[in-house]
Amino acid sequence: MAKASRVFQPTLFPTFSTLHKPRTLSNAPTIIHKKYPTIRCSVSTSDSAIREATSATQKVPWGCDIDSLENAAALQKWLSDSGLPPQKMAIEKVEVGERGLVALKNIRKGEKLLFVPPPLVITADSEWSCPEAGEVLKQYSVPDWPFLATYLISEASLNQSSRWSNYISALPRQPYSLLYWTRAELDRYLEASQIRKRAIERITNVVGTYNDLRLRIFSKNPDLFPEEIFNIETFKWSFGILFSRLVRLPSMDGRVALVPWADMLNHSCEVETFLDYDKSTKGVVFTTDRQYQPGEQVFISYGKKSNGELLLSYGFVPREGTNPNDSVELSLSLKKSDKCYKEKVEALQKHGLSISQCFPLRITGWPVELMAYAYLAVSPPSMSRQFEEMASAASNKTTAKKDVRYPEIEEQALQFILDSCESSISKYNKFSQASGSMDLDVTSPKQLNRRVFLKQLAVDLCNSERRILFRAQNVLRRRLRDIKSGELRALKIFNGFRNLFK
Ligand SMILES: C[S@@+](CC[C@H](N)C(=O)[O-])C[C@H]1O[C@@H](n2cnc3c(N)ncnc32)[C@H](O)[C@@H]1O
Repeated sequence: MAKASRVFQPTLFPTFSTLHKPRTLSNAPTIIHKKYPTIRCSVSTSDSAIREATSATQKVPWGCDIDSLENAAALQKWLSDSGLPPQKMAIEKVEVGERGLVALKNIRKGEKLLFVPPPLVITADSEWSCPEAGEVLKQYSVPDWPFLATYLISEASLNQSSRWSNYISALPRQPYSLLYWTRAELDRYLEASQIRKRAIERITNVVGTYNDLRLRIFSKNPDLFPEEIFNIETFKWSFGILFSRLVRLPSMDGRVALVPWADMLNHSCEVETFLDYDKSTKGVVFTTDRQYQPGEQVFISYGKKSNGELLLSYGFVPREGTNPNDSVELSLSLKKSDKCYKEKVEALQKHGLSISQCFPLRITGWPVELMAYAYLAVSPPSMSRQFEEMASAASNKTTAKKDVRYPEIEEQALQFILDSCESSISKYNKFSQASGSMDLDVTSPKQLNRRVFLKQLAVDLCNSERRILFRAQNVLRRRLRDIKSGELRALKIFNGFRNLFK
């Protein structure tokens, strides 16, 4: 399977505000008013939506507990009755990921598994149980992500009348995702990590998308999209499901899809196999990159993601040191006191960068863009003619000359990165110390479980991100020592020559 066939890799969905207007309103389909069954769910207004999205933890009235096997068994039966061929795996309780697919027989390395046929795959082309609702969304050219989020809610609310009811019943009622962390929890537990900012942006994006849909479409078609059903709580759920289960299928023209059964596979950082559509067998498959014995859990890869990104979309953090793709975002900023502050800001802005910029540090090193940004940040006024070149190299433009070097300011640039690293490490250290005494204000056992769980995730993320920063700190200190000792040696040689000539 091609490496590009990375799955479970939700890129941020396009903001709905850039959507086209309805093609022509006169083309509007005749709406046959079809009432949804009444369900109890919170009703949100736009003003309070963002507050609700980051404070309420209400559950939707469909789906199941995250570890329910009963619903999973019903799903398995429905899938095989609906055309899923006999499987070499079954859904079971597992140690990693609550429920997962476990080998029933010996599975060879290089074997194709799953074969989920297209009629059992949910895409933007799937039929709606309420076709009028789908027609309205198509008229407004709603992009795939909000389209599928709305589809999922629409089908879920129809209970048994939806052909996906067995699938939806086996989905978690509250997926593990940072979408379900309150603002206070994000601030408290992820204070040191840049993932906190990414989570806030994502929540804001989900709320913005929901508000756009509500203003432009739902409020104009209240019979098709009643607010008791299509509200911020249900959207938080459906986006949580999409973030943790949607796959991109390269061999299906890169379409995004929910693939029942395949989405019971958990992620392992040690595995490099991805889901894709197999044209020869006409099904969604993956090819194993190792053998499995009966009883062993079978894994796939959700993509080359850092621990922070896995927490953001899937709500888990792999064990420390097990993720070769782990990275931490290091934030670098121009100093306001810089004599050339204005010129540098202009150069950065010209290349789409800002005064404060994040770069990924890996255990194996950092990108050349980070070094270019550091050169710019420390360069003196006498180098103003190079600002442009530095800013261009710091940008992610592929055309830019990347590996720029300015030996005369290398030491200052490395020191600048080291200072940023150390300031970041001290934030993690502060969190690490504070986390020991956190949660003493818990008032109920349920709250205790949640808090202990979130705190554990945060501590795991903190440890893995700090580990990368420590490694960078060591490398930077060594390089600086080498530069200094090189300078000292050069000075000694120079003095030696001077004494000789004296
Ligand atoms: C695509 S679903 C996999 C099936 C899921 N375990 C279930 O029972 O519905 C993705 C979710 O599985 C869990 N998961 C997957 N891989 C995991 C791992 N390596 N460690 C912990 N949880 C994992 C997370 O809750 C994630 O959001």
